[in-house]
Amino acid sequence: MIRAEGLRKTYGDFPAVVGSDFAVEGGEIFGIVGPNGAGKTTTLKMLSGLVEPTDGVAEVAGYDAGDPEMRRNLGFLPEESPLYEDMTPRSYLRFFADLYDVPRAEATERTERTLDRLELAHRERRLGDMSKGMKRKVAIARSLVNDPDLLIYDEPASGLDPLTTNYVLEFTRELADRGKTVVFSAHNLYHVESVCDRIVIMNRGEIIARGTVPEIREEYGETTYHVFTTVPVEGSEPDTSAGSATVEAGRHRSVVSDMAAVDRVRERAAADGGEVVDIRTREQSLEDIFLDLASGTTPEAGSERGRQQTEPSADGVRAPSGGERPETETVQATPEGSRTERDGGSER
Ligand SMILES: Nc1ncnc2c1ncn2[C@@H]1O[C@H](COP(=O)(O)OP(=O)(O)OP(=O)(O)O)[C@@H](O)[C@H]1O
Repeated sequence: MIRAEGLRKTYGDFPAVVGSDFAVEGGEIFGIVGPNGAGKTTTLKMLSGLVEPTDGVAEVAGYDAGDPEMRRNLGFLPEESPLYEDMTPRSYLRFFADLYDVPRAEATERTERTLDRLELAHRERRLGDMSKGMKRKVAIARSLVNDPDLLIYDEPASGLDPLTTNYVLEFTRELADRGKTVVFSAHNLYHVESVCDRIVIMNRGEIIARGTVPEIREEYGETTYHVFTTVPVEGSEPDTSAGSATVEAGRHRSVVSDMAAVDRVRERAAADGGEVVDIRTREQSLEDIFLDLASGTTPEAGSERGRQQTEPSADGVRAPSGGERPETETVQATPEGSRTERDGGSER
């Protein structure tokens, strides 16, 4: 559906997008993620034909981005969507349907159906008197008046409360399920993770990672094993959660990067008369991977050449990191057996 090759935009001397290559398949939800100023909006505008690329190719459904034929089949949602404050949702959407020459009956039917799906109440209220969430829903409905195959949404959930955000994201998923192609930008990785089929992460105008969320996790994320022992072993530190209602006091934690190192911790603990009482697998959250990539701490991030593990000591034991980071999955392997838990981000 979309092909971007060597897509580049400079404003004066400033390189906003330095040469992007990606493709988006029909029916896919494709996320462009990055910090402020990464080049997301510029990329979306180039795909929509609103900004002329300095160089490279932006092709949509076989047309050059910006070709009138392509624009007829596009719904664009800008990051800020000022609406005509004195209009009502109905009159506003009818106005845009007329601009697209959608027959009146068809426009009314489509508009009402979309507003039903978006659960927009107060359809005769002045837009100027509506909440931000309601206005965003109307803007989304506007992007659909011409029933386009391609939707390009710039930060669709920006500034919305969690409930409305979920609503908008679910709606986006629904659109893709109905065969539409959706490209959207976001800051919040949780949104991207829950909705997108594939993502690219941009920083300073450059794509620094790409793939499905599991692929990005696999390539750039780091898995560590937290081994809890009854005696200290070299490199371990007292378990700060020990002594709580659920965790016995006096435990020590070693953080290692592979199972061989786990075995070494086990052997050392046994040599000192102790034992391993708990092992937890911790995967970096997408948010952390993103922060590492964006801040350049993930080696070779800028060139998409993959990651390099934080260097463990010779025996694979690392000092536990000071701050606990949220994680996505915890596998507990106690001496009695093992179990896998989804814990939504905190250690148990
Ligand atoms: N019309 C313009 N003239 C000059 N510089 C611009 C223009 N539009 C964008 N830029 C610059 O290009 C860079 C990328 O901007 P862009 O809006 O694409 O980033 P973004 O990732 O969408 O950021 P945000 O998340 O803050 O919306 C920024 O440094 C921005 O200041």
